[in-house]
Amino acid sequence: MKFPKDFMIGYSSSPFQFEAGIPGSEDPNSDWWVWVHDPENTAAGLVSGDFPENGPGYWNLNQNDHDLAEKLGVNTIRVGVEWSRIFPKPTFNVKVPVERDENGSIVHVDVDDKAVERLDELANKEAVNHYVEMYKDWVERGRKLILNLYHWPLPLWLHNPIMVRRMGPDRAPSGWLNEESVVEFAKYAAYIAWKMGELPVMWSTMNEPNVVYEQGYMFVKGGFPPGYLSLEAADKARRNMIQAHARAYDNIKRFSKKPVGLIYAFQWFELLEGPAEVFDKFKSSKLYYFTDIVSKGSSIINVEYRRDLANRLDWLGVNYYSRLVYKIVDDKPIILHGYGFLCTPGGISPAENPCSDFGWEVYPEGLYLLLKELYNRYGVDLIVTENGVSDSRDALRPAYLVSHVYSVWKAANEGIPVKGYLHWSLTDNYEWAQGFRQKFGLVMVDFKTKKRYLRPSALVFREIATHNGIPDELQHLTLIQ
Ligand SMILES: OC[C@@H]1[C@@H](O)[C@H](O)[C@@H](O)c2[nH]c(CCc3ccccc3)c[n+]21
Repeated sequence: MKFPKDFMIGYSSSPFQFEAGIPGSEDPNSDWWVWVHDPENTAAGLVSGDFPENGPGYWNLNQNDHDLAEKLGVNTIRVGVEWSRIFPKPTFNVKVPVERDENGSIVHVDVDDKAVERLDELANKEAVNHYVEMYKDWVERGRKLILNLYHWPLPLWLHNPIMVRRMGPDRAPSGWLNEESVVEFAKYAAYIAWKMGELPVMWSTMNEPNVVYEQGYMFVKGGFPPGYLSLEAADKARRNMIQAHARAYDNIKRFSKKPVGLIYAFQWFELLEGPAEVFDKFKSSKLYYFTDIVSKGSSIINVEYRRDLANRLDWLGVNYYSRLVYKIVDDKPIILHGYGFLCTPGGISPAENPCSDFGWEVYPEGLYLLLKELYNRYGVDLIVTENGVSDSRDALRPAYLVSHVYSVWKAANEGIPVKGYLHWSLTDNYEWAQGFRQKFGLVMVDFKTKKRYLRPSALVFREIATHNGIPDELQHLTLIQ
């Protein structure tokens, strides 16, 4: 089983989870930083009490990890830039023309050469130069880099989650709840494209915007900032993030010719029993809402076409881990516990599939079905930008890896334009509110010594990467019959 010649194979990472670890690499100027250090959050069990400054230390050890990645046959990495490192101070004073439509939506933000020059005066040049150095190190090895601009943390001057929780969003910097974030994000995006445009082969504006507004304002037990339960707030954040993506897309295009996409958290939505048409409507409103709007300009909920939001999806990053299983009762979707993300840590699902340390069911078939459905719906190039398993004993990961790579191969082999598979992740890292307890690395990290140790599945990964597919002698590992 071979992938096409220039198939991208590698891993994804994010600034907040991987960079800090060696003294001097800390970035205390973000909402996530204050959130995980907040004693009340730790006392309430919302966050783990682990700190990112004890992380893998990619900021300083990036060349070692790039060496390791090369050894494992990696040809592509998806990485990020931390907004709060680039602009630790507010950028509000750099004024740019903003156009609104009759409903007050921001339909145009015009960040021109003069504006990026002024932003350059505000930027933290040490951070900018360090990012250029880190990523040049990878690119100069003749390998590919996909650059994502936003992977959850916001600068503190834009979002102070402790103040939001204490005083409410109207009396605190409220991040995505405030539409100024749309303009500031477009300025940040334009600046990075202008400054680092030669590094990536492709851009992504955001990683999983849906997780930011769902975990921040709806499933607040997950320990995401600001932990402020409000459906109205979730809706507002979603609306602003959709506009922020589109305005960033427009402004990246002014400074770079490379494709601009979005990396999104998908699950395979499976119907166990009930009317399919009810389920399809539910799926469209729940899973495809954001991507429908930024590709087709409308969705099942916002039926009126938005020209300023449509056709802003050159490629789609698919983050896939597991499924969600439903049945429809009296026209209402009921989610079934035990399956998918609602499995028990280290348990077995009702379908007899193993579940990870995080309690996520291993369900590789879902990745194939999802890739097929996404291509039929959007018709754009797809890259699996995240897929992995929390598995400290590396007991599930070899079969998990081969089975999901098999699903990607099966889709590609049927003509679906899946251009790459990026594993989550190369090394163990800081898992947000969970801290260091979830182990997603092909490579284990001793967080005291920062030493890296290959888990057996790193060698399985190397066989797949160097073979550019699944070698015959590994096919026995696929869980899919
Ligand atoms: O949980 C593993 C990874 C995170 O470390 C990444 O930062 C994030 O992009 C990411 N997304 C998902 C799937 C969606 C999800 C997010 C948070 C919690 C549960 C599920 C899994 N992961």
